[in-house]
Amino acid sequence: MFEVYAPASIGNFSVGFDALGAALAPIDGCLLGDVVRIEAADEESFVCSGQYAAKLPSAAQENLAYQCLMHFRQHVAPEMPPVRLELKKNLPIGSGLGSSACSVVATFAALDKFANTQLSQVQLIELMADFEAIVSGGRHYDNISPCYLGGLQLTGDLIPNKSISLPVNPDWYYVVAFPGFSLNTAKARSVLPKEISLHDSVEFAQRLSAFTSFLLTGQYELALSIMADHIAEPHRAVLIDGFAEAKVALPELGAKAMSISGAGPTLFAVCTDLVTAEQCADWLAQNYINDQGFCHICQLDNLGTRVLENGANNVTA
Ligand SMILES: Nc1ncnc2c1ncn2[C@@H]1O[C@H](COP(=O)(O)OP(=O)(O)O)[C@@H](O)[C@H]1O
Ligand SMILES: N[C@@H](CCOP(=O)(O)O)C(=O)O
Repeated sequence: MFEVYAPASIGNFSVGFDALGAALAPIDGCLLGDVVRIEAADEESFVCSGQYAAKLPSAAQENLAYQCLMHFRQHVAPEMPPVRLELKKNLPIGSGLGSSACSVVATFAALDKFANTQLSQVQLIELMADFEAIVSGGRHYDNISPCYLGGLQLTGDLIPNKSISLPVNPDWYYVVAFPGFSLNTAKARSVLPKEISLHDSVEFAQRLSAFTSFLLTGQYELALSIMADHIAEPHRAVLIDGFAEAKVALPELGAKAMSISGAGPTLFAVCTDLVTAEQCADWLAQNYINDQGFCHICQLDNLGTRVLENGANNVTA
């Protein structure tokens, strides 16, 4: 028996719609993500437990983790002995924290290890993206890749091995606040324009390439100074109660950048010192989240998906 943990992630990371994502590690040491427990069994079975299990369809067939198990058994490792697979659903659904990616990544990583299939990075990421695409209304890797590999990942089909790891200033903090209500990713994708103008395409390319160049050359302040999302944020902001107020308040408190995490409704702020991060977290706790919500001050999770050595007792949202 072993357990695999997959971390929450910030899709888009403001400047990289569908192409840039970051894995999250709360600085208080808790684990923010899904866990898959797998063991050999006499008969195959699937269990979904955890804080958010009840928010998922009760039929196993509608659970992404079960669908991944069925696919793996039929198409990847037909000889694998029966397993008991348990998804501990610790991330809220429709949160903008890469919840569906988390379940898919943890499940395929656990199955690959259990069956010793040794799929390559590209094979695994493609397989994971296939299943993320089933529910999110589009094929994108910006949750899958950071969730699997950790860190900040520039990711997509054009990129060899699907992903390039980018450096960030280790002193940056990411404040993430899930307000306690959900926003379906497919719905939040449906409000986006199907085409963007030549001007906007050029500006998007410039911003993302400059941002990555600044990171790669250690010019972190310049990277932060151009962190903005003119592609998705303007269209999604109206779907998120409290976004407009946070967009004004967090920069006033000293956040260097602020945007929607993934498709929302989680918001994130980038801060360059802990005191400012704490002030932003306090503001979000008082003004943005309800009693179902939560707020974490994070840094990057550079480990990505991994086997848990000592159980998963400290997993929390
Ligand atoms: N294990 C799973 N984890 C998350 N979502 C799942 C899972 N299995 C099925 N789903 C369904 O996939 C959809 C995920 O919604 P989405 O808005 O894409 O979530 P997120 O943005 O948090 O990944 C929901 O309709 C949910 O019921
Ligand atoms: N690039 C995607 C990211 C969706 O992230 P999620 O956490 O909301 O699933 C998008 O912006 O649609």
